[in-house]
Amino acid sequence: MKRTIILMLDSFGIGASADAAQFGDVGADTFGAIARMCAEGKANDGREGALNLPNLSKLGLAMAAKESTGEYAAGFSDTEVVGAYGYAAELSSGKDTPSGHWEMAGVPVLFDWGYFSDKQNSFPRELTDKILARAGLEDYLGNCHASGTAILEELGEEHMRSGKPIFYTSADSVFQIACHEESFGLEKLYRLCEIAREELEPYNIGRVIARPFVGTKADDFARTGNRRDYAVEPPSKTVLDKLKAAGGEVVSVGKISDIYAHCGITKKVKASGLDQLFDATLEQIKQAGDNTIVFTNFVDFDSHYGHRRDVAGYARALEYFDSRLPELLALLSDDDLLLLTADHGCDPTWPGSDHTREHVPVLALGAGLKPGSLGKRNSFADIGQSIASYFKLEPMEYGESFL
Ligand SMILES: O=P(O)(O)O[C@H]1O[C@H](CO)[C@@H](O)[C@H]1O
Ligand SMILES: [Mn+2]
Ligand SMILES: [Mn+2]
Repeated sequence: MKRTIILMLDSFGIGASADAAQFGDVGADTFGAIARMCAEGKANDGREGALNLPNLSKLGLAMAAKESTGEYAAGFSDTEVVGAYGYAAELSSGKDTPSGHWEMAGVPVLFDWGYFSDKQNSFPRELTDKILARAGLEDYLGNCHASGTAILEELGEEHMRSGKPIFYTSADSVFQIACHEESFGLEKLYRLCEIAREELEPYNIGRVIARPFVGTKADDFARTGNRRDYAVEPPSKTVLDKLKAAGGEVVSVGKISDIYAHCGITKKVKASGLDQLFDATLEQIKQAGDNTIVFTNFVDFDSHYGHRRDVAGYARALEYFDSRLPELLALLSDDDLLLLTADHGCDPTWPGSDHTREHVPVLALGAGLKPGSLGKRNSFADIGQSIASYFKLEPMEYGESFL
């Protein structure tokens, strides 16, 4: 039986890539920085001491990170591994979520996305006028680069009083809309996002993101699991499309389906929070038959901890994830292929709140792979190419298989 399980640890980079200077990210290292802060006793909120990831280490994480940066992350050393491990550089022009995911599935983004690069007054009047007119709204708040939680503290109450949606962006190619789930309404927010998606067509923006939240005042607003991403479609067929076309199953757990604009997906499983995402992944593996990909995005690493620059939170989440890996490994047979990777970095010690341009881990187990190094992979697309080869699909245009 052939099944591929992809665990996408959103934002879990393992060291700045050679082109990091173009992004202002020389020296960024999501895993390394977390390990260092833990080893220094500076990440003891809800956990203690050195970063403890025995199961990820067994899959080759510590070794992959050492190959990426030239040194072991603090608290990690030579480990006996059971899997094949390596690190991959990104070919795509951006360090955003769709680029990382699509490239991993064999389709790097070689064109430039559009960006709203002005930190204030970020959006053209012409654009927002059209969106507001179609939605029957008079005005909006925001119009700037912002951290999604900071902007709720600043403008959430005014939004609730006035009914004006909050529009904001970041260094990514995104147009984000935050609205209160009850006072504004979830369906109304989704409809507003659909309108924005259409009006943004000429701007070449990768994603519109609905950011619903709940709460009553600045200090208790919380974003909910009803986030929705409206991505444009990948520029060509990914390995997911190819497996689907060949009659296979592609199961999306969490926001995977949104990120691929629902292309190449045969089943969508909704879940939010690390624990539920992990539970849902286990459940889908149990149900998965031959010729199936089970693909989960663990978004909390990125949205709850990386962007929030919460080192202890990120460490806690990694340790939790690691502690549950044995349950997942117990469900796999030797023929299955397990892949664990990331889509970009988001070093929680880095200035600002944006992603960081980094190598990502490529940890692979099963399908006849021998334990040991896969070395440097020149594109995340090596994963997609390996999946194509595993399922005996037509080769992808990019990437080199490590199978
Ligand atoms: O600060 P929040 O709202 O989490 O937004 C972050 O999440 C977006 C999608 O990954 C990024 O573009 C960044 O802006
Ligand atoms: Mn991401
Ligand atoms: Mn992000």
